[in-house]
Amino acid sequence: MLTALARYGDHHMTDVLVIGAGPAGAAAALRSADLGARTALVTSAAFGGMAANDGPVPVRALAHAGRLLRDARQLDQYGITISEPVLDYSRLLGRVREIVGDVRTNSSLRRQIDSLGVTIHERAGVARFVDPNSIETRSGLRLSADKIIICTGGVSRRLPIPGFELTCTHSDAWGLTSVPPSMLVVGAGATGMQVASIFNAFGSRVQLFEAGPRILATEDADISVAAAAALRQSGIAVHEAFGAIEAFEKSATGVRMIFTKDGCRFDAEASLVVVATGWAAETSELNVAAAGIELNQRKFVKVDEYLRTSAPHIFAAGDITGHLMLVPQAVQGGWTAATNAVTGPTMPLADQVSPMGSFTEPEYAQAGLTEAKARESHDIVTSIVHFDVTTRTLIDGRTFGFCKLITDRKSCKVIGCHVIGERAVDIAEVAAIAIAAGMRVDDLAQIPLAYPTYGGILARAAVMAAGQLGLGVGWANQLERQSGG
Ligand SMILES: Cc1cc2nc3c(=O)[nH]c(=O)nc-3n(C[C@H](O)[C@H](O)[C@H](O)COP(=O)(O)OP(=O)(O)OC[C@H]3O[C@@H](n4cnc5c(N)ncnc54)[C@H](O)[C@@H]3O)c2cc1C
Ligand SMILES: NC(=O)c1ccc[n+]([C@@H]2O[C@H](COP(=O)([O-])OP(=O)(O)OC[C@H]3O[C@@H](n4cnc5c(N)ncnc54)[C@H](O)[C@@H]3O)[C@@H](O)[C@H]2O)c1
Repeated sequence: MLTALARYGDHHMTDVLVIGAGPAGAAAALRSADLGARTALVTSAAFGGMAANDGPVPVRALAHAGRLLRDARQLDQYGITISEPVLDYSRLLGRVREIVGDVRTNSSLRRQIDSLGVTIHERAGVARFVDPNSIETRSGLRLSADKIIICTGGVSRRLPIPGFELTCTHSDAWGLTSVPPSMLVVGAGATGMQVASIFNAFGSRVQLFEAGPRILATEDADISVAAAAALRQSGIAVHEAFGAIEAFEKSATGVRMIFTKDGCRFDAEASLVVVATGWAAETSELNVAAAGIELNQRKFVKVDEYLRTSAPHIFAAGDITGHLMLVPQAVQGGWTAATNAVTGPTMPLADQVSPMGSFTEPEYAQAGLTEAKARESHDIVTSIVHFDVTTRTLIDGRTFGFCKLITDRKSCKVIGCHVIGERAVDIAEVAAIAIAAGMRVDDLAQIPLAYPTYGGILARAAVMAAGQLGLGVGWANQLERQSGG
């Protein structure tokens, strides 16, 4: 460290510099300071990153509004009469800002980071490497460190298509003054599905265009099929394998998308086009070449199992690495990278069950292997419980959906769970705990989960699987007869 201090003279020199204050960067700074390293955190925008300011927190606040509209329409079914709900989009955005502020104010991560004495340079402008140990931000701040951890996240992927500048991303939702009458959503992964579902609930006429053969391609195939059917049922026009986009152009009422399929030309038009065709690493501004950092084939920062880049003193974590792009994984990555940066590369990134899902309409979620993946390496049984026969869903009037449990025939362990419908994420998370614990399906079946609950649906799927495997589940057999859940 002394050598480095001498080398960098008067400008800010520290042990560890973390670039980017999203979940990965915040976790990295906290861990680094906790291990006793003098730590600085620099970020171009506000603390919390995309996660707190532009991604999960505000988008889920919009989704919650969509859910409230849906629930309001159900009131009549339960004998409650109100007039048709009307959305005031500007007021909703005010509420979203309030929520983002509340989440930020209550961030325990920020409090801990502050209490450990991390120097935070917030809204410092975009940082770029000027040499392997130094960065300079657009605001002119220059910082140097012995070790650097890159946590700069990603950006919505841009398509090299004429007229692309006429399109929007999910981030443009914050600048709208009203709900657009119509919308084309291009790309049906988690982001596209959220945008389509939310704005459909708000009253836009939505068309969803997916280049691949099915929407939600990383979900179990049965979930994709059920989700597409549900979206269509709710009024969204879903176009899978729609062809290739040729151009976007201005139209009288908004934007026209021109696309081709099988040699024929088609077009679709809406007041707004939202493109959600993937999340890419933003490395062009960082000038990674100046630090000797290589990118992988997908153009994300290349890291080894210790999250070390090709420059041994520089680590990376979160979306910038192209690993599973979710908040818990970003936090885990930041923590691991900082541990290795401070104590030496000894801790490989843990491979864990990663439950994931989305608060869309319908909600969907997964934990563990999809059926197709499981079949590649296991002899499996699948058990499916449909929501139109389970007690809690009947009570709540939410009878669309199913829970599919995948069990390894040899070990009788639960290895996958896929759910679509009300509280899908909550159900899959219980399954994730069972998978992480290496639990046998007959043991899962016999846990007396509360009745009538959504978690109980999982127990019922476990009873069914145990039956298929010829395993006794004692008292729990009654669950099958009692519409468990
Ligand atoms: C619409 C949407 C919804 C999502 N919903 C969920 C969800 O419900 N659950 C979930 O788990 N995940 C969700 N995700 C994914 C999740 O938000 C990301 O995986 C997570 O934010 C990644 O964290 P990160 O720290 O790597 O990057 P980010 O959160 O993107 O933070 C990166 C930070 O680096 C800063 N930065 C960038 N470049 C520079 C630079 N050159 N110099 C200085 N600072 C820089 C940025 O300003 C930002 O503060 C969602 C993503 C999207 C797009
Ligand atoms: N859990 C959540 O709620 C949530 C929400 C949003 C994003 N995320 C995470 O962020 C990451 C990025 O998600 P995403 O949805 O932005 O990207 P994605 O890569 O998951 O999905 C992009 C979709 O666009 C399609 N596509 C690609 N090129 C296309 C083209 N030219 N025309 C039409 N379709 C095209 C792809 O086939 C794919 O289905 C994911 O890892 C996801 O887990 C999570």
